[in-house]
Amino acid sequence: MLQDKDTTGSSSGGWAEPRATAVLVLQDGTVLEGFGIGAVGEATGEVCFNTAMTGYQEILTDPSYAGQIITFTFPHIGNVGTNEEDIESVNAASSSGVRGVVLAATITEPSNWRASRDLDAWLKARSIVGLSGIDTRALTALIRDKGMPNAVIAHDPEGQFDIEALKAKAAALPSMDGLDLVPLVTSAQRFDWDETTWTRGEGYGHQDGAPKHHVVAIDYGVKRNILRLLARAGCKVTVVPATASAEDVLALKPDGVFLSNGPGDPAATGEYAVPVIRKVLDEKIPTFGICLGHQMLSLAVGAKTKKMHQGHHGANHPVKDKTTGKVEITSMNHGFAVDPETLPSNAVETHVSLFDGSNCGISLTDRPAFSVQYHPEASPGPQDSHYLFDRFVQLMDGKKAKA
Ligand SMILES: NC(=O)CC[C@H](N)C(=O)O
Repeated sequence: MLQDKDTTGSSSGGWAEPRATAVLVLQDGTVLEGFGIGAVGEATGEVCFNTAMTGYQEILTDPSYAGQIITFTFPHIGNVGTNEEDIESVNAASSSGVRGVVLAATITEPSNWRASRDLDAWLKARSIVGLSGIDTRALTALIRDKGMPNAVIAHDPEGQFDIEALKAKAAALPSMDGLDLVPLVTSAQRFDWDETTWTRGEGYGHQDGAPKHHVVAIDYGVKRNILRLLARAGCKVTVVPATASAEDVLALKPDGVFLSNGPGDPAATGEYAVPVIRKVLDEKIPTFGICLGHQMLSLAVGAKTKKMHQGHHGANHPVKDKTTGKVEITSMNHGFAVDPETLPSNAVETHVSLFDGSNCGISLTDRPAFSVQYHPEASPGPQDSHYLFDRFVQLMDGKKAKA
């Protein structure tokens, strides 16, 4: 059912049923009709719901969402427009992150001093197909009942849809289970990063003074704010593509290796990433992983990952650090999880989700390596530092002190 007023310019006095200009067709044949926003055309992906109330631009530019369509549970998305700065992907290829977006309310005029473009035009420029005006609460409830469905989202200003063909297309899409999507978003070339965090009136800063440690960040779909926090913590950062070999990484003589977040099934990406990570671990190089990086560090020590029913996507996920007993409200975006039952004896579970008890972090006992499932660089709280980045620096300090 359409839930908004007639915006189609119908001359029938406004009483006619407004024509749908976008549809979301799920793999089970469910058809949701709404108003088209963003790019015109069709996109396919797995539908997940995100519960964050702010940060939609960062979410929509997170390369970890490649191959997915996001439905926001917060109804008013777009009110503060978009700007040129709050983009998380590091390269143009990463604009092919999220494929589609589903909103409850119509996008309003942007109201924010930093806004340079309204969300609708911005979505169009980034080729993201969108739909607004549906009951996103019902869609979220459906995902909670049945798991994340594959779907086709289609936007046509003329409202011409071949629903049967879209149903067939949605039903034929491959499951996210087994998909390696990192090649869609990783950087093609190595590059250096020295941008630090944002301050009002000054924007993003740049590293000043000699960096203390050299970190090689393997880019499976890295987010800018992770790189900024590494730079701010005093690291010279070299970002390498996901296809870099262990020799490429070791030739850079890193004091530490960072394993980034990224899209798709970790087990599929692990096929080429795991051998590289194992060699880095053999060299006893301090290693820190976030999200997909956490899953791949776990795979590298022999643990297994599994697909989740609905995943965790939002900014209010409580996570307990078992080493300190402290609970942190975190930002998350994952549809796979490490099975803690499969962790070997040299991997200790350090963090757990207080929503469902799922694994959210490990630390190795025989190597200077640890990782977390959540996004510390995007979690509520001070945006320019996080204790896990300090922990990584301490590991690198310790390694140097021993040498
Ligand atoms: N944010 C991420 O790195 C996501 C990791 C992985 N693609 C998952 O869905 O679980």
